[in-house]
Amino acid sequence: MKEAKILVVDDNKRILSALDLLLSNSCKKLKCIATPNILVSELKLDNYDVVLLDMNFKAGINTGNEGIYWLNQILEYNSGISVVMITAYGDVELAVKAVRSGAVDFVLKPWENEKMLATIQMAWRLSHSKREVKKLRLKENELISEINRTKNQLIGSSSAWKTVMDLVEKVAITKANILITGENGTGKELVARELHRLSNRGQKVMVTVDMGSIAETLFESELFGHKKGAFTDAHSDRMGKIEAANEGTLFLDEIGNLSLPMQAKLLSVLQNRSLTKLGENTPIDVDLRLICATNCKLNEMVNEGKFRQDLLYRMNTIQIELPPLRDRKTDIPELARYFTKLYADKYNKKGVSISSSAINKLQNYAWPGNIRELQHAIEKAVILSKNHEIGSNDFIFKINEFTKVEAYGGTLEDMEKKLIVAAIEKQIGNLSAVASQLGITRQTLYNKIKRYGI
Ligand SMILES: Nc1ncnc2c1ncn2[C@@H]1O[C@H](COP(=O)(O)OP(=O)(O)OP(=O)(O)O)[C@@H](O)[C@H]1O
Repeated sequence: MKEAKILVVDDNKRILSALDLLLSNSCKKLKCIATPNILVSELKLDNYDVVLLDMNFKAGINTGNEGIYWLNQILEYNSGISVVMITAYGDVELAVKAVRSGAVDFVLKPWENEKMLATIQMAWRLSHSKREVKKLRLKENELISEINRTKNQLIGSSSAWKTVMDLVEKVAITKANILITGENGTGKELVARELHRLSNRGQKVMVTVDMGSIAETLFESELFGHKKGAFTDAHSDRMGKIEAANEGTLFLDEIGNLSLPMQAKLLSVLQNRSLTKLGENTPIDVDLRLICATNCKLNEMVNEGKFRQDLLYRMNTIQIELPPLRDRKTDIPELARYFTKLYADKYNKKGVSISSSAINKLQNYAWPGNIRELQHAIEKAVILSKNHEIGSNDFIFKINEFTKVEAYGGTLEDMEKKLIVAAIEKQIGNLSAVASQLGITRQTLYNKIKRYGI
């Protein structure tokens, strides 16, 4: 309470001096005024936390209505101020009316000093927490608009890409849950961000959870949150990602990695629109828009008993299939120029451009790692380039059966497996280098190694 700024408004001089005596040494600022007419102008001069307000000002009129009138004036000016009413009459009805109108408490005259101090202390704490909450809300809004400010650059004008973007625009504003499918690096996360940005939740947060990078043992607490003491390492309460996405969008990337028990829990959240934290019994309501992404064939996983069909139905009201880069080769020139400029700016190599022969070479490569692989290849070329123009020799591709798609007759999965094996051999088992070469994250690489039994 040493930090509190308190304003006392009472037309009884004896009351003012008694409160002055009681409070002046226990708070940061104390101001006593004898008329409420200057109340609001006084509030404008400082950030008061607590106002002690008499309920009756006019001699002879003690209906308390004048006190309630001034209470409303204070709250209209700043609803974060805690108002404690002082009344000489033990009129509970009147006090209740004041509390219903927004006062935090009331004190009857004559008061006990201990009780008065305890009431003011509580009122100060309340106003302090209201301010903190307001500050955090403003900060949250600021952070969200900062995240949303950078409109994602979704490059592409091929007909395959336009079909995707038309669908994105159509479904973004609906409440439908969406499943985005496509190979690694085709832009699933970027499309999810665009769906969120264009939705009516765009001003709220989109929380992303990469199911491929969370250890199985941490899934539950990561998604659902936990109460302190729920398990050995739960040293404090934790909000789960699902709750954090409340009123916004929850993006579950690599959803194919969700274990069956977790699938059951997620399904229950979607059906009941509520979740229960680990170590708690009471469910919390949540209002979510769910977007999931995967490069797995979920239908096959359903047939194999690895994925729940009822969850799949809930998730894929709308499915958006992203084309691999080799099916939208006409977008490569635009993407290549975009990434060249991006990295030329980033690495302070202004003016570096990419030649048409280089672009031609890029268009003849199969890009198993899709846009991410193209992006990394150009980043590397920009960093290493000695000239103002990146030429075709700045890109070295091993044209073999794995990369030259036209020459390969196997399934996509066979091709992916062989590519991974070839990359592991080339990088002599250095998995970070393998992930970087293939344009995927290390976690995705681990998942694939496990899946293909390499
Ligand atoms: N249309 C596009 N225009 C510009 N950049 C793109 C486009 N699509 C994807 N990218 C870039 O390619 C990279 C990979 O995209 P993203 O992470 O969205 O792919 P993903 O399909 O989610 O990959 P993964 O399956 O590995 O998680 C990102 O750096 C992204 O910015």
